[in-house]
Parts: sequence; C-alpha cells; structure tokens
Amino acid sequence: MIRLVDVSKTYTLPGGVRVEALKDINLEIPRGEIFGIIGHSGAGKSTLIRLINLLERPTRGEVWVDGVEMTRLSEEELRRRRMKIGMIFQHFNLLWSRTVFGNVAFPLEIAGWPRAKARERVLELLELVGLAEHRDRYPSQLSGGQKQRVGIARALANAPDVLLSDEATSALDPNTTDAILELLKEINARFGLTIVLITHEMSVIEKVADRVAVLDHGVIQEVGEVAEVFARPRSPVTRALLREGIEGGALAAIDPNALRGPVVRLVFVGESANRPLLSALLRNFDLEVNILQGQVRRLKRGSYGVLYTEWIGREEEIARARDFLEREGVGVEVLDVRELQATPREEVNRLAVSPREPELAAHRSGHR
Ligand SMILES: Nc1ncnc2c1ncn2[C@@H]1O[C@H](COP(=O)(O)OP(=O)(O)OP(=O)(O)O)[C@@H](O)[C@H]1O
Repeated sequence: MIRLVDVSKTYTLPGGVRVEALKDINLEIPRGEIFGIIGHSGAGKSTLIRLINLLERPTRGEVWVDGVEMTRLSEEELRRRRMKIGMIFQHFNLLWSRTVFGNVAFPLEIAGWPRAKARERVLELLELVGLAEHRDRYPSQLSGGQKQRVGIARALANAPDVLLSDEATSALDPNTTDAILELLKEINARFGLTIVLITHEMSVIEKVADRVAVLDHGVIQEVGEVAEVFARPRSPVTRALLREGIEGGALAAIDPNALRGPVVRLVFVGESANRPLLSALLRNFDLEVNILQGQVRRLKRGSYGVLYTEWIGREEEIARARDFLEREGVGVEVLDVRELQATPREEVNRLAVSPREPELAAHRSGHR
C-alpha cells in the first residue's frame, strides 16, 4: 500500500548548512494496518510522514502509495491523489471562522461536491465522530478532544484510503487521548483504512499500532510487530523509549542500591505467557531469582507481561539460564544498572539535543 524505497531527505539552511533529516529509508506498510513511527524529538518523524503525501519532497528515493509513484505525478494528479490521503495534526489546524459543519464541509467544497450531497456526507461524518449535536459550534467553543474529532471527520470527508496522524494526541490529556485512539481503531476496523501515525509516546504505539518503526537521527533502527519489538528491543533507542514511557514507573520503583545481582527484564508474549517457565528456571538452574516489579500490558493485538527480576548466581549459570528462556520464546534483557539510575528526562534531552539545534530551531520556527 505504502512503500518508501531508499528515501533520503536533506534540508539546506540559508548559509548552506545541510541537515540530513532522513537517510535511506525503506519501509512497506500494507493496506489496513495501523503503523506507528516513534522517535525522540528531531528524529525525523514529521519529515517522514509528510513525505507520504508529498508535503515534503524527498531529496532521493521513491514514494509509492497504492501502486502510484507520488514524485512522478503532475501537480494536478497530485492534488487529486492527496484527496485520498487524509491527515490530522497535533494542533488540529481547523478553520476558526467556520463552524464544525463548515470545517468538515470544506474539503468537499474543494472537491466540487454538490451541496445536498455534501451536506448529507458531513452529517454522516459528524455522527461517526460523535459531534452531531455540536455542528453549529465554532472551534473555539470545543474541547481539545472535540477539535480533534472535527479534524478526523474532515480528514475522512473524501473517503481516503490512508490517514496520516501527526502527533494527533500529543496536545490532549490521557483520557481524551484514549478516546481519540479508540476512535482511530474503530475507523481502521470499520473502513479498512490504513493509518500511519507518528508519536514520541510508547503508550500510543502500545494502544493502537499493529507494527512500529523506531526512528533515530533519520535512520530506522528497527521495525516489527509491536509485541515483538517490545519483547526483544534491538536498538538502544527503543530500550530508552520503553524506559521513559510505559515501563518507566516500574523501573523507577527499583532501588539500584539494594541490588545484589543484575536486573533482568523478562517479557512473556503469546505462548510463553502460558507456560510455567519461572518454576522451570528455578528448578533447573542454580540461581536465586527475585521478582522486583511486574506488569501485564494490553496491546492492540493481545497482551504482554513484563517482569523485572534480580538474578543472583554465577555468570555462566546466568548465561545458561538466559539461553534457556530465550529458546522458550521469552524476551530476555540484562539491564545495565546505571541505566536504571538515569532519569528519563535527562535521557530524552541527551538524545534529542544535537549541536546545531539552536540554529535549526530558529530556522524551523516558521516551517509548519
Ligand atoms: N523545514 C526544515 N528546514 C530545515 N530543517 C528542518 C526542517 N524540518 C525539519 N528539519 C530538521 O530535520 C530534522 C528532523 O526533523 P523532524 O521535524 O522531521 O523531526 P521530528 O522527529 O518530527 O521532531 P519533533 O518531534 O520535534 O517534531 C531535525 O534536525 C530538524 O531540525
């Protein structure tokens, strides 16, 4: 459905400074999937999502949507194609002088729908997003969640095949975020719409995504099924994002000074969650295993259990036990205790700030 082939994007700032926002991106997103792209600030997420509808043009590479190479389209063809790619934004981008009805009608007016048919379609969309009774209100009279519902209705007006979500819940409180994510899941299931969303929050990925790509410094660090990436994160940045996000609370509760052995993160998904593997571990290996923290988390597809344990024993025995659990399908990661001491916020800042950031920030202030 969506295919990026060797895509790179370099911005050139006034004065000739070049910023490589994306490097050799290869990505395939099948029809009907909810695909999440996560990364820290400056990773290249916005650039990547805006390449899909060509709001940004790639410096190199190909962007395919539904069998069409987007960069080869004429302006007129591109305008028509874009109608089939809806987009929602962090700050909603509504027209403040138009009512809810007027905002949702806007793309239909541009597409030249006859008035009566457009009216019918708008009412149907307002019903879908739960705003039928607010049709005559202005955006300033709505809550954040309601504004985003208007954004979603507007994005769906021309019955797109793809919905792009640019941090659509980042400005919302947790309950409203959940309601909007539920709505996105419902739309995906009902219309088979492909949804690509960018976020810096693992909790968003956890709740809605089928698959996820982790982006860092313009490079895809890993991509896979959400459960698989959470169980066996391969890149340091994925581990950092999990620690700062959904697993942060459990980790913060562990006192590193009270530890006698390494902390081992165990993740049970699918089959491995149903077998008594911990008792097998204790029976077969000369180890003392303390459970430090644990939680079961629901994903869009299924759930996963994560246990933080402390292992006390000889190094070879720890290595053998680790092999055993991995063979049984458990995600095993031996944590660096120093990592537990790093406060999430410091970590975010360390990873996000690049040496040229002040210069770029000044330049970027007008780019969106
Ligand atoms: N229009 C632009 N001109 C110059 N540089 C840009 C422009 N847009 C983005 N960049 C730079 O490209 C890199 C990637 O930015 P991008 O906005 O895609 O990242 P992001 O992951 O979406 O970050 P954030 O979450 O902060 O929005 C950054 O270094 C950024 O400063």
